[in-house]
Amino acid sequence: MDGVARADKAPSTDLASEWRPRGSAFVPCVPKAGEEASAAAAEKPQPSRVVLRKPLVARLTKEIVQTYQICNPQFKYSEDLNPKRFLTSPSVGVLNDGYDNVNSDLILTVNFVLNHLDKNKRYIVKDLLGHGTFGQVAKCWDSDTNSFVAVKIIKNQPAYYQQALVEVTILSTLNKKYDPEDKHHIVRIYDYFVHQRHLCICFELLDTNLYELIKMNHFRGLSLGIVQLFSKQILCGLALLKEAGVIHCDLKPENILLCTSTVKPAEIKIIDFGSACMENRTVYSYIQSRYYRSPEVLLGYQYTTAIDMWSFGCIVAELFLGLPLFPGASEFDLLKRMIEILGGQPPDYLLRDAKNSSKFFKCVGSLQNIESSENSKNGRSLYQALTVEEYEARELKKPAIGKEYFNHMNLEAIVTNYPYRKNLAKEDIVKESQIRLALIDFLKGLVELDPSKRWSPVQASKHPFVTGEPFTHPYMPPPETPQMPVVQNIKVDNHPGGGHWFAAGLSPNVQGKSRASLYSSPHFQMVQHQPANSYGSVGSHGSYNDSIGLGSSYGSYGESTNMFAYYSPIGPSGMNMHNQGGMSMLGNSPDARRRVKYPPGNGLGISPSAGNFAPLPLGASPSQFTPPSSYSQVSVVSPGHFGPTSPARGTSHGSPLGKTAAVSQFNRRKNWGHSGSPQAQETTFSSHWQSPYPDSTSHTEGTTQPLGNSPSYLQSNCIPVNRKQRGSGGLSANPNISCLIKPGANLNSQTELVHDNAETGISLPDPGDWDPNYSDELLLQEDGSDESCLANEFGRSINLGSTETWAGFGRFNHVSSSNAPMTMQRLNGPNQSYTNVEMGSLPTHDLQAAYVPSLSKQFHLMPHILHNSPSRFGHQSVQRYTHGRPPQGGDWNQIKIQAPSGFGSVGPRSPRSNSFTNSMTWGRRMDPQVSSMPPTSRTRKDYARID
Ligand SMILES: Nc1ncnc2c1ncn2[C@@H]1O[C@H](COP(=O)(O)OP(=O)(O)OP(=O)(O)O)[C@@H](O)[C@H]1O
Repeated sequence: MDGVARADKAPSTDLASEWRPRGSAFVPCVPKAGEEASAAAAEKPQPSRVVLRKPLVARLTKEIVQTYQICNPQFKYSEDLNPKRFLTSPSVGVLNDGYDNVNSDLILTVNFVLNHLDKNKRYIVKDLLGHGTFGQVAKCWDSDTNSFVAVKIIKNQPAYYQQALVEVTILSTLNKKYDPEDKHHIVRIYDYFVHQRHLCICFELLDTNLYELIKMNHFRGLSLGIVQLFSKQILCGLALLKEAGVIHCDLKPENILLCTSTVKPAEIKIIDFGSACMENRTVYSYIQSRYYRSPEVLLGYQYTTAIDMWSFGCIVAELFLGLPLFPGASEFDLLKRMIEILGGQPPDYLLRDAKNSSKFFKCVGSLQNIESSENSKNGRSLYQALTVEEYEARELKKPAIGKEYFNHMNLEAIVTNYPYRKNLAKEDIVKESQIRLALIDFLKGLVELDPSKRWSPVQASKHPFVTGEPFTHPYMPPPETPQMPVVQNIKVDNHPGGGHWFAAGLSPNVQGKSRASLYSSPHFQMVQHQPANSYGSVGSHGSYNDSIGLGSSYGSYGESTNMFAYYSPIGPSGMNMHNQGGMSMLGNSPDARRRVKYPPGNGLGISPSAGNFAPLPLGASPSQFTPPSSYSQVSVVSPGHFGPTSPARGTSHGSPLGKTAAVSQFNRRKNWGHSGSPQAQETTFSSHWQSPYPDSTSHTEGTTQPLGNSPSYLQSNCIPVNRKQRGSGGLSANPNISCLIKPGANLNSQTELVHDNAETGISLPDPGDWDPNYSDELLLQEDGSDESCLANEFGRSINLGSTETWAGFGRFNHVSSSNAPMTMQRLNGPNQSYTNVEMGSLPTHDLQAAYVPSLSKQFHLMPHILHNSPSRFGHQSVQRYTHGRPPQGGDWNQIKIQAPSGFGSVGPRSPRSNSFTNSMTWGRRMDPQVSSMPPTSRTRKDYARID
């Protein structure tokens, strides 16, 4: 040991003795002789010079300007010299002094600045988010709020401009008045202004839409947990719309967007209120995207918020199936699919009164029976759907029939047999099969062919599929207080000058917004008008006008101090009003069929819709649209699409411009080209109604004397449709989405959400095969040449008499709506107050807190979420797609689920038996849409509880 120790120690001693610092290395520098001159300088420590060179890539990219300046000290950076990156296509400026392309779209480039002059605000365009019928949606930087927003830049055409104002009006009212706390999954509107004759609407920035989400998931359905979560949120939005009396009219997966929040990845919002209208002022009959079009709209019957519930049902089914439930290639195909899949047909009362019934149905009862509805009382319909051959014989053209994507042709079988995801444990399959039964029952209440029996949002929101309660027996919705439309709907074909807007009961006076600059648009002109007790002249609409060829005229509408004029190339006012206060506004049509008397004294805000032209509290319950007093009389000349004298007879689709595509979005909404009906009759009745809401703003009673006519079985010709672009311009890289669709992704750190890996080699359906092809863009383009003819007629500054400031545009600056009927609002939502300045900032909710409870409550609905298993689908069921590939069903867990006895039978879904009365006329109903539940004749079984 000693030897070892010594041996260890010896070398170190040697080393220590060997190594010493060299004196020269650490010796202070002493100036030598002759260096004194620099001694003073040497006393100061010399800074060491370190040259840090940035990487070449940095010097050539983010520091390129400095690099240029090193090369050439004279170099000065100027943004103008940057090459432009165009976002709009085509990018050639041919209209509006070169600002607009041939489609009347503003030509956008990256860093293009949209100026809101009034507020001295700049929105810097950064990217294009999507585009649709109305224009482009750009992602913009709002430097005031340091946040991104989405700005919808409306095409520079009067009709688009004005219809977009409807969107502004409805949405701002929904936000401000009905959902100040942003709890109802409706997109927030922040601002709007005009830039280079384009109306720009600024929204909160959202993410990918649900169509894109399904597409990213390879058209496989989403997990039931997600379907349920989304359903709940959409219902929350729809409940708000119903409360406000607003019909969205274009609900589809593309118009439901994920929120950008990373905290709450599964929050969605409803967008695109550009087609929306008030329930009591339904204007267009050609609405909704085809796959999501309700039977009553398809058949040309009066419609209500129930049409959104139909669309919602289609969306829920599509979220689950990954493919549309009714991918009709034509309206005939659509109806055929509805009948097959749902195992029934629209009720006789609807078929009797709908104007397009004869296009799709033949009558198999005697005339007497039809009048007395005798057969239908016996449970057998008086109408039978046409076969393809019969349709062809009648319409002289073959109906387009699309592919069948499902092996089964009824709802129960489609849902029940939809492939389960691979590797699912048997007990999970059993669990999911039970949830599927709840889903089937849920869907049946939504895609109910009888609109009077279709569930309302509140009713649907209490369904076990949504609440997560165990599903034990078919759901019986609680009765709902009926809400009666107050005033008569006015039907309008197309109105390039704004008739649709007025007819929709909308005032341009968005509450509280200074609109002077907005109406500097050439699309408007105002003339001064003496205040009167009652006034209003709605004119110059082809639909109402019998005087084709009489030249142009101006229509007008008024407020208490101003009269707004718009130009119509058609002729004198076709719809006019008498003011019993002494001002005659009678038009010159020989075909006045309706006369509504306005009582003297309080006729403010008279509109053709027996509503008002006065600034309307849009989005309010119908009661708010009560005419100031009970009676109104309007002379409606040639009620548009029904009347034999409608100019629509000679032109395509009623366009007052005599063109098919006077304004494209209206063609989308309305495609009739039928001749007038000699059967249009005047029907007058009174209805007594009561708002179900207790608050003072919406609770009003009144008696209305509505207008109505009942066109019988008018033929309708669809505009040939062109392909419509779906979704946004590109896929988002938002991590939220991957969370939704990637295996293993978690929601709220505890639930795995969706799906399996894409299986390679599977033949997927070409989305083009089943795109809802109604549309628009091409039709509008046809009208490009006309766009300026109206615009030129309008003058500049219009004072709309706005008095308030736009204080309410913020998201949370109002007290919560006290009468919201929904109980499923998010929990723990913060009550924030935003000022105008804050409007642009993005929502910052306590998202986790809001979601966890709702999710945890429904865990039994999400077996695969709970069990953290990869997905419902190991493979896509190739057999559903007919692309020549053999079925690969062998990979799937196919189990047969036995429904509880009586569950799947096609029978009355609900004991509610209320239907419209026989005397009901088009656009009007006498009875409430939903009544309390009378006793059912059907014995209900007590189904065993499913755990
Ligand atoms: N707030 C938003 N945030 C992010 N993207 C948006 C937003 N609003 C719209 N978009 C994108 O722009 C697309 C078109 O928007 P929108 O549906 O409002 O336009 P539109 O012209 O009314 O379309 P449509 O032809 O369906 O009527 C949407 O599908 C969506 O992808």
